[in-house]
Amino acid sequence: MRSLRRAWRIGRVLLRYRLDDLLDGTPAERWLRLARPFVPRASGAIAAQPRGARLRLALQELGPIFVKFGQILSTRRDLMPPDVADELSLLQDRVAPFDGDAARAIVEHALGRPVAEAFARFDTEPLASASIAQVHAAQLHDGREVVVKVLRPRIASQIRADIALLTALAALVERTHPNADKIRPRAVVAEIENTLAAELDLQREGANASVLRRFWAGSDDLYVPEVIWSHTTDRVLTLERVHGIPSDDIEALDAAGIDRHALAAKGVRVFYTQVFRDNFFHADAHAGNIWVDSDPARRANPRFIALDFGIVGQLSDEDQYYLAENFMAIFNRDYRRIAELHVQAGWMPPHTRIDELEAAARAVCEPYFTRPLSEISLAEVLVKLFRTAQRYELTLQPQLILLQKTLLNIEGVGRLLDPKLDIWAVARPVLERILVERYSPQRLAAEFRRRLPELVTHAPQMPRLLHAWLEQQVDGRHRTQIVSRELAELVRAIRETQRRTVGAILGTGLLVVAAVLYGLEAGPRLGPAPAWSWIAALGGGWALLAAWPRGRGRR
Ligand SMILES: Nc1ncnc2c1ncn2[C@@H]1O[C@H](COP(=O)(O)OP(=O)(O)OP(=O)(O)O)[C@@H](O)[C@H]1O
Repeated sequence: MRSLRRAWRIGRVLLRYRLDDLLDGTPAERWLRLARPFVPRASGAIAAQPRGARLRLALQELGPIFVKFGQILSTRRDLMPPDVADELSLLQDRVAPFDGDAARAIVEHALGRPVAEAFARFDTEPLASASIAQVHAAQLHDGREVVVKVLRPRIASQIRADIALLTALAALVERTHPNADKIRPRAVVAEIENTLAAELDLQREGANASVLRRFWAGSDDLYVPEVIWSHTTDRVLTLERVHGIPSDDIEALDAAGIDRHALAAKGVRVFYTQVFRDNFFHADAHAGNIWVDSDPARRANPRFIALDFGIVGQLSDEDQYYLAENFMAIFNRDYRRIAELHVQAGWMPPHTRIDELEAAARAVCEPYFTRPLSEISLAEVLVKLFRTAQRYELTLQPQLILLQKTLLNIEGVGRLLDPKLDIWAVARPVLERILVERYSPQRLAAEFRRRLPELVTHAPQMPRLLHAWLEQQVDGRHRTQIVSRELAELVRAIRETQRRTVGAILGTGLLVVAAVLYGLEAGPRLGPAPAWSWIAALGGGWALLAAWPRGRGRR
């Protein structure tokens, strides 16, 4: 009953914002037309807005989970038309805070001790409040300032209910929408469910922060706050409190005298290092989650601070390698290589025609190169390339989509900080250096050394394993010989059966022909048989004799 009410509410909101237009031309249109008289329509001002803006407003009205849904959709530029994706990316995840006392109760329950025992101070008024969690400032008993991220009450069950509805809606769209195979609505909802599930587990977010912090320990480029594990569970995350300026607050950055030019180039470097050195990248890198350290001592050599570690990306070894090579091929405008790499990486089916894909890649990329390199967005080229490849059945792994989205964000932040930022000039040497280091003999030797203990552990078992393997091979060949003998027998038996069947049919047929000829020629008087009748009868007799079982066939 509750989900019916919720479905009705969603339907009403969608109709009110005239989003039923999006379903015009599909079978759903008929049903929506029936429901229209019962729903007040949007004001003229809203109706005049473009479809993307109407969708954004409707999602905002539907609440936090739909806002999250819209934000995730905005990153799927491979699925969304650009106008809709641009609008959805404006969705703000700021929602009314929940009661601070409720937050205290959740913290007490999660940590298993009173708030006063766990913290010297806990601010009931939240610092920030988003759709899934809200953040409170606090102080530990040792004097350290921290922030405590607390999951919203009942958020998990709300998400479950809304996801169930979205799944039902996706199934409907999949059945009715003409472009369902391209949009793959159910796969999109499944991806959203995964992302939300990851964000619902704060212990996991804490673990992500810890790993990232380890990779960037002592760095002048990126700082990651420390996780206070003694005050962290799956519903409560306690982090060292940091102070900084959001990277899109240009006025504040200028007022603090920060060298934006140096900062912008650092952003691009940090991204490539995360992806290709560490294979562990912060994948929710919008300006609100990337701050700039406001410490005055760091003005000339500013560094970023990362926040919000709910979503991180990792590529498989193969994807990482092929992606790096793909970037290099884009830098070199080597379209043949781009096409080959897409197929070798397994992103495209092996039967793809390389020359066709090469021509398509050239058609997509060449127009970009008429502009100065400093104006070109590498992320955009990548999006266009993947889109083109999708026409040839590209199956993009979610991790690659995440990467593409992160690159878009990073370039966006970089260009905001320094509109003249030449992304290619910064990115190319960084990537080259990382690749040289990654595949250098020293690195390969180090990798071998790392695996040495594993090899040494297994070494004593090697002779026995080798012996067992050889034995299996010999036994296998022996068994193969037996099997081949049996197969030969079977083939002989089939041939024999065929011979007898053909003989029997032919023999009987010829005897019938002989009898008919004899009947026709000799007539009712039954005189001597005509020559043709004799020939047919003899042939029939021979065929029957040939079909007679002989030798082993008689058994
Ligand atoms: N370590 C920290 N130190 C200081 N402030 C913090 C810290 N962590 C988070 N905050 C504040 O809390 C806000 C929300 O934090 P966070 O982004 O982790 O939460 P969220 O629920 O995932 O929000 P969103 O979905 O908007 O990204 C941040 O924008 C920042 O203002």
